[in-house]
Amino acid sequence: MKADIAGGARSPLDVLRVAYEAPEGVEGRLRVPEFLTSIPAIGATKSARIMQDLEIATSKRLGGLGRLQRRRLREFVAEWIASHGGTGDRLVVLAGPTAVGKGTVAGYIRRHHPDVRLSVSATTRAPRPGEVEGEHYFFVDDAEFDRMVDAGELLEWATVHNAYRYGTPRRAVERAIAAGDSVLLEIDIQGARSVRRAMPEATLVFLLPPTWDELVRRLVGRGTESPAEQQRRLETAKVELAAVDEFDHQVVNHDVGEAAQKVVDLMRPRKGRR
Ligand SMILES: Nc1ncnc2c1ncn2[C@@H]1O[C@H](COP(=O)(O)OP(=O)(O)OP(=O)(O)O)[C@@H](O)[C@H]1O
Ligand SMILES: Nc1nc2c(ncn2[C@@H]2O[C@H](COP(=O)(O)O)[C@@H](O)[C@H]2O)c(=O)[nH]1
Repeated sequence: MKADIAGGARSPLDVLRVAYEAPEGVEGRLRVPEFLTSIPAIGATKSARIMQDLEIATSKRLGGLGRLQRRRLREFVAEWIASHGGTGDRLVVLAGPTAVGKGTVAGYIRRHHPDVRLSVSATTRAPRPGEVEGEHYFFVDDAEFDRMVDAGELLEWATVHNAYRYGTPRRAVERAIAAGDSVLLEIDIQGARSVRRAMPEATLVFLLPPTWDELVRRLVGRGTESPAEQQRRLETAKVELAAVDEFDHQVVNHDVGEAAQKVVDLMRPRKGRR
């Protein structure tokens, strides 16, 4: 969870200034990783990478940094704020293994947080009963999907579960961000990696099951896959769970409402509406 240090009322640069002026004060005693992860869109993974780049040990406190380290950290933070323009917490990717509850959590957010825009993906799979064109997916055939890929209309796309292709329409995401809205992408792990490459400022959230057995129970209990397909997905899930450290934040899906709230908390409020 983000500490209310830099992401709250005070800017990260203010926190640094106070810490450097008063090394014995609250800010000065703050460890650098805690400070970095308090900045919206910087999670534990990004923080570790940044500290490595800045050559600062993880045990260091803000007040205990040497002169050069202070300057490097300050310059980094100033650049981060300038270059990310605050979009990182407005583009949030929710990914995780099969049946962990991504769709359920995203659906909860759709119903309870109308200020968050959910990206509507294109897919080559057929609609399931109750699914609405343009609301759950844009259902397209292979030729149309090929056209979208060739025309560069997709921010990312992937063949999911070795079956159908799914992709995120680029324009809707870019427009929403430009309009100051928060956008949530509920996509698979390959897609999350592609978004990271295309938009490194995006915030990546990994949804975890409470336990492996619970994941199996959810997949089997959902009853939408054959036993053979369930087995195949569980093999993939083992590999996917190992990707958790690539993500900025991890949210355990014990309870749908609580997990949804944690995801929404990572997103910047839409102008004046939350
Ligand atoms: N917190 C929860 N507690 C109990 N059951 C849950 C919870 N979240 C989701 N489920 C159930 O787990 C099953 C899988 O959820 P869901 O279909 O949302 O997963 P998913 O991650 O979108 O899966 P996939 O990637 O395979 O499409 C569903 O039956 C859903 O009702
Ligand atoms: N890489 C992408 N993955 C996506 C996208 N939209 C959905 N998905 C993922 O596909 C699976 C299966 O979804 P389902 O609705 O057929 O059950 C699930 O893991 C989604 O997260 C996308 O645009 N890109």
